[in-house]
Amino acid sequence: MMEDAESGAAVSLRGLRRSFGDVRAVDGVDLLVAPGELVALLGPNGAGKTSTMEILLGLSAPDEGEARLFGRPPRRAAAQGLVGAMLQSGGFLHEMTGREIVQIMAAQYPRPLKVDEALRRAGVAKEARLRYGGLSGGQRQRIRFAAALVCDPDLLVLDEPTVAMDVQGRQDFWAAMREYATGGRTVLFATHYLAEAQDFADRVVLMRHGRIVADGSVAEICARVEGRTIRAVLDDADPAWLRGLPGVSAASVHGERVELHCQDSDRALRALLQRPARDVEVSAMTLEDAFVALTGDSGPRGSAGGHTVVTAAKEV
Ligand SMILES: Nc1ncnc2c1ncn2[C@@H]1O[C@H](COP(=O)(O)OP(=O)(O)OP(=O)(O)O)[C@@H](O)[C@H]1O
Repeated sequence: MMEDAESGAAVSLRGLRRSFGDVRAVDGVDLLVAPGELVALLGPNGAGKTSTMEILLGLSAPDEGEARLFGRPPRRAAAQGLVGAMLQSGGFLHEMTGREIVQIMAAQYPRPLKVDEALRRAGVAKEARLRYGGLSGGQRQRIRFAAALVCDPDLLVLDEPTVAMDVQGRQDFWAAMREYATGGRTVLFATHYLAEAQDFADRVVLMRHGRIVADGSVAEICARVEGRTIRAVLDDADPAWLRGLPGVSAASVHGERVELHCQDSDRALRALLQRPARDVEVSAMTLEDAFVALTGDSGPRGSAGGHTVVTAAKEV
């Protein structure tokens, strides 16, 4: 059964380990991604996302374990134009135009897209006439996206693809990704923007300390974290009093705004309302709440929800 799933997988990682000195960057990662899946790889800084992606692309060798893309060694899959990648490391010559860069990439593959088509899909047709070195960070990212797309790959691997893009740039990028993904192509992307994972991915893989700690849909990941969140406005909020309320597992106070993580929100709410609380809101766990609880991290900047919660990390 496992073998069948593996032979048909777009990505198959088995028992991957990779250390740098004392640091276990990747510590036993097993992952199967089926063709057509849109997978977000999440985790705090240093969780091992980039190291995992570098191994799966054949850019670095694991100490143990094996990576396969469409049943092939990663480098063979890349040479056949089956996989396009956009990584954080590596750059292009600043003197070349964006168009020249994409042309050079196209020449390396058996069945490339037309260069103009790749530039159009990446939303960078006009700027591609300019020197790469003169482009803004967001425009460079789009040239890199066109370079990843030009081999017309079945799998895209993207490490923080929208970093440095403005709001419009991000929206255009994800629209282009939707166009790419129609027709059953596969995308694996790492991001610190949880809203991007929530909006685009049908599966979320959460990493911490080189290991996968949760894997499922956004709804499934959120359901892993029990309880609800109560938000309210309260004068003279006392964190110690709030933490001691029945049903409350963690509390944070920002000025007069309080946020309570609750195992039993009904009991917590009755206790909270002994005081004149206003603007009370009870909500299910968000992806950010789950991220915090499952990784023990205070959450990335700019992520969905715009708030962080103080809570105990939960080992899984
Ligand atoms: N070439 C290297 N030499 C030494 N240590 C490394 C190297 N590459 C990664 N590491 C270490 O391995 C761990 C995992 O790093 P990695 O870049 O894979 O994490 P990440 O989840 O991608 O983090 P970020 O979100 O910050 O990009 C970190 O502790 C990092 O410092």
